[in-house]
This record gives sequence, structure tokens and C-alpha cells, in this order.
Amino acid sequence: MKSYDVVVVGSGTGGQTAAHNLSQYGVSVAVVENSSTPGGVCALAGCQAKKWYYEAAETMARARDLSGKGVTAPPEMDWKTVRDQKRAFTGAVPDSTRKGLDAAGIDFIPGTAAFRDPETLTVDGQPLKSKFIVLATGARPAPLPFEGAQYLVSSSQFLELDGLPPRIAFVGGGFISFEFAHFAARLGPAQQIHILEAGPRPLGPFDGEMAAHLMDASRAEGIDIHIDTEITGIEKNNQGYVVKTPGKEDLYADMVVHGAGRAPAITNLELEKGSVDFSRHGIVVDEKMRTANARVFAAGDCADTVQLARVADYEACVAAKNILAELRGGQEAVMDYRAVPSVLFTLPQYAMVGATEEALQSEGIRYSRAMATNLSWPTYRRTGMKHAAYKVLVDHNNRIAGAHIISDNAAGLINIFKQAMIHHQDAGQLYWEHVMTPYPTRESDITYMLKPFVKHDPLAGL
Ligand SMILES: Cc1cc2nc3c(=O)[nH]c(=O)nc-3n(C[C@H](O)[C@H](O)[C@H](O)COP(=O)(O)OP(=O)(O)OC[C@H]3O[C@@H](n4cnc5c(N)ncnc54)[C@H](O)[C@@H]3O)c2cc1C
Ligand SMILES: NC(=O)c1ccc[n+]([C@@H]2O[C@H](COP(=O)([O-])OP(=O)(O)OC[C@H]3O[C@@H](n4cnc5c(N)ncnc54)[C@H](O)[C@@H]3O)[C@@H](O)[C@H]2O)c1
Repeated sequence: MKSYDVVVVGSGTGGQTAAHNLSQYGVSVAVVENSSTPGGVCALAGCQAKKWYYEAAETMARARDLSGKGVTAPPEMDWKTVRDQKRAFTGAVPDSTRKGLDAAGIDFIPGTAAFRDPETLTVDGQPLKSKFIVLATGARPAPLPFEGAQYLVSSSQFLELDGLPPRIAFVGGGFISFEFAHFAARLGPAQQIHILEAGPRPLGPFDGEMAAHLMDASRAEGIDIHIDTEITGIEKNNQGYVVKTPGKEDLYADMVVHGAGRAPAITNLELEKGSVDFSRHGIVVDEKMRTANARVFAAGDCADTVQLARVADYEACVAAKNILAELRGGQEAVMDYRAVPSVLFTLPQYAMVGATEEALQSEGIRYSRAMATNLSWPTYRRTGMKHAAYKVLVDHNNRIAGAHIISDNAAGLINIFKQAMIHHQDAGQLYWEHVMTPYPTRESDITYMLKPFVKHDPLAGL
């Protein structure tokens, strides 16, 4: 039996990042993967794949916003061509993943990994020896508790459709439903688009006031958002699907899409046998990404942390560094989730970093805020965007505690606040650093968001 320093389970972004980072230090690594299409969700059916639809949808959204401002006809959209372009990209991923591992001297082992006991990992029942293990098995659509859940189209299937039908219902009011509903509103023959959220509000991790504003922007595009909607069943008939919600009218759709959360893909790992603790939220890890079994680490969507691609990568780097510290000596690393940016790729985007206002209130943290909605800065007058908004929260030391932006390129703008948080920067100082930003740009608009935090002596930060 061949033995390795490290066996990584999963060839998604987390698994590949761990494997490549370890291998470049001369550590012997194998990656175990049970899918016939290695490469993981982000590249094949997540972040990268969906962005093909986002780019086309953004063009449509911009054209519609500019109608009456010199753009006389919106472009025509062809979902199938976008899908084919996406496929041309995703189709190459499995091969390039295998080749990349091979070029780095990392063995690729096809099969399903599972623990036999705390010391033994098996692949399709055959033991595989290693000093350390990194679990990076990802997540999959969460099982849902109502009848007819088998009719739901998964996010992966949605991205593979030949075209969109006119009536679409999205189950769940989170990332996937909002993004895909916005794509459908721009790229499909949409007559009815519904988002059905079980809780009292959608977009739970985002700021309530800002989420409400994004809901207004969504409704303006014809997306109906239903809250407190418990689905008891989905029935199929010859006209499509009937979504049953007690106390409310039946809802009719041609397609019902799963956007109700992703559960860690850990059931086939037999974690109990490996003495690896877990909950329904994922594998329990400490700040070094170590599990309850000291020689087993976990990273990415399978861990009970945050389900985002670059979080998976960072966690994988932390795990790799801590394994290297044990194998070779050297410094250890820990995770810090305080400045993780999230972006909803809706149109406009909603990007946030740090705390929501509700979180600061519930933790009793003193803060001040600057907020404005329906921004009429020249940027948005030029683009015709009606729902641009921001909220900046600073703590009692005038440092950024949270930032929330609804805009085009909100993803780029939020990075400025992320950097400021990492470096514990004073908000007034951040203002001065942005006065000489190239003008006029989204980035130079940041001074308008920060001006309220320039304290006392107005020129003090110069
Ligand atoms: C529609 C969609 C859009 C998204 N958009 C974004 C976005 O814009 N930005 C962002 O940051 N994040 C986004 N995400 C989340 C992001 O895709 C994930 O956080 C990321 O892919 C997680 O990577 P991972 O390596 O942890 O897992 P994965 O990429 O899921 O990889 C896990 C791998 O492990 C394999 N595996 C599982 N069990 C076993 C086993 N027992 N043995 C062997 N192999 C196994 C699987 O086959 C898979 O290849 C999106 C997700 C979805 C679904
Ligand atoms: N842009 C991005 O970064 C991006 C995009 C897509 C997905 N993702 C990642 O993938 C994860 C999964 O995405 P998601 O949108 O499926 O989940 P989500 O966790 O973002 O949202 C799920 C929503 O569904 C609701 N819900 C749960 N069960 C329900 C039910 N039975 N009926 C109605 N509503 C129900 C929840 O209350 C929640 O609001 C996200 O949490 C995110 O981490 C990220």
C-alpha cells in the first residue's frame, strides 16, 4: 500500500488549494475524488459557472437602466448560447484539474473516501495510509422535508437548462434564489418569478434594512417575494407544478428551484468511525481547522464555518500551514472570519463585509452609522440605476465595523472596506486616502460614504 504525508478528500477549490500548497513544500499528497467530473462546485456549477449568466444579465440590466438615456433598444438575450459558453468553460475543468494535480506530482485517486477507524481512511473500502488527512468534501442541496421535493430543480440543473420557462418559483430566500431570480428576470421570458422564504425575512446573513432595499430593487424587476411561507408539498400536473403553502393560495409554476440551503456532504465519510465530530452544520473545527481527531483537518463547505469559495481556500491554506508546522516545524496559522466579504450577484449587487446593524445592536456594541438609499450621485444619474444604497457602520474607535453597498461593482467597492477592517483603519483616515482616487468612479464615490466619519478637526487626517 502506497503511503502519503497527506491525503486530501475532495478536488474542489478547498481540496486543490490544500493539495497544491502542501505539495509545493515537497510533501507527498494524494487527492481522493468520487465524482467523474473533478474540479468542485465553484468551477463546475457555482461561482464561476453562474457568472456566465451574470455577465449577460448585467448587460441587459444596464441597457434597461439606460433606456431613455440614449439607449433606444435593449439587447436580445439568448440563454442557450450563454449556457453553451458556460459549458465550454466548465467542460474543460475536470481535465485541467487532473492535469494540474499531475503536473504538481499529486496523485489523483478516484473513489469514495470513508473512515474505518480513527487511524484508517479507506477509498472504496481499500485502506490508504497517510500521516494527515484534509477533508474538503463540500456541500450539496439540503434535503427538504415536504412531499414533492423530488420535483425541485437544483442550482446545477438550473445552470444546465436549454432555456427558462415563464413561471419560476424559487424555494428559499438566500443567495441562490436571489441571484438566479435576477438572472431569470433579465434573461428569460419571465411572466412570474417567485421567491418563497420560510422565515420572516429573506437574506438572513445580510443587514435587514439593506436587504429590504434589495427586495425593493428585486420587486421592481417583477420578482415576487413571499415571506413566512411554509411549503407543505409540491404536486405535478399536466400544466406544471402546484406549490402548496397552508393559509395561502396555491402557487403555480413551470419550474420550482431549490435555493433553500446546502448541507455539508459528509454522510458517506463515516465520521463517527474516524472520531471526527460534526453537526448538521458540518464538521466541527477549531481555529486551526483541526477536527476532534488531531491528524484530521477540514476546510471549505463541509466544515461548520462559512460556505464561500475563498473562505474554503483560506481555510485550506490554514490547514496546510498547520500540517506543515507539524511535519517540518515552523509557524502555525489561525482563521479569522471578522472581515469575510459576501457578495450577492444580483443586479444591482449587494456586497457586505463585517457586521450588520442588527448584530451590533444585539451584541451591545456602540456604533455610529452613515446610510443613504436611492443614491442620486452623478454615477447613478448617468447609469440610471435607481436602487443604489450604502450603509457604513463604525465602532466607538471610529473603525469600520461593517459596510454594506448596493451598486454595480459593489464587489469591488467592498474590498476597500475589507482592507480597512483587516488593518483596523480609522474611517476618517480611509476618507483621506480616497480623496485622490481616480475620478469620477464608483471608487471615488467612497468619499461620500466616509465624510460623516471625518471627526472634529476636518483636516486632521492629512
Ligand atoms: C450556485 C452556486 C453559486 C455560488 N456562487 C458563489 C460565489 O459567487 N462566490 C463564492 O464565494 N461562493 C459561491 N458559491 C459557494 C462555493 O461554490 C463553495 O463555497 C465552494 O465551491 C466550496 O468548495 P469546496 O472545495 O469546499 O467543495 P466542493 O467544490 O463542493 O468540492 C468537494 C468535492 O469533494 C468530492 N467528495 C465529496 N465527498 C467525497 C468523498 N467521500 N470521497 C471523495 N470525494 C468526495 C465532491 O465530489 C467534490 O468534487 C456558490 C455555490 C453555488 C451552489
Ligand atoms: N454569491 C455567493 O457568494 C453565493 C451564491 C450562491 C450560493 N452561495 C453559497 O451557497 C450557500 C447555499 O445557497 P442557498 O441560496 O441555497 O442557501 P442560503 O443559506 O443562502 O439561503 C437559504 C434560504 O432558504 C430558506 N429556507 C430553508 N428551508 C426552506 C424551506 N423549506 N422553504 C422555504 N425557505 C427555506 C432559509 O431560511 C434561507 O433564507 C449559501 O449559503 C452561500 O454560502 C454563495
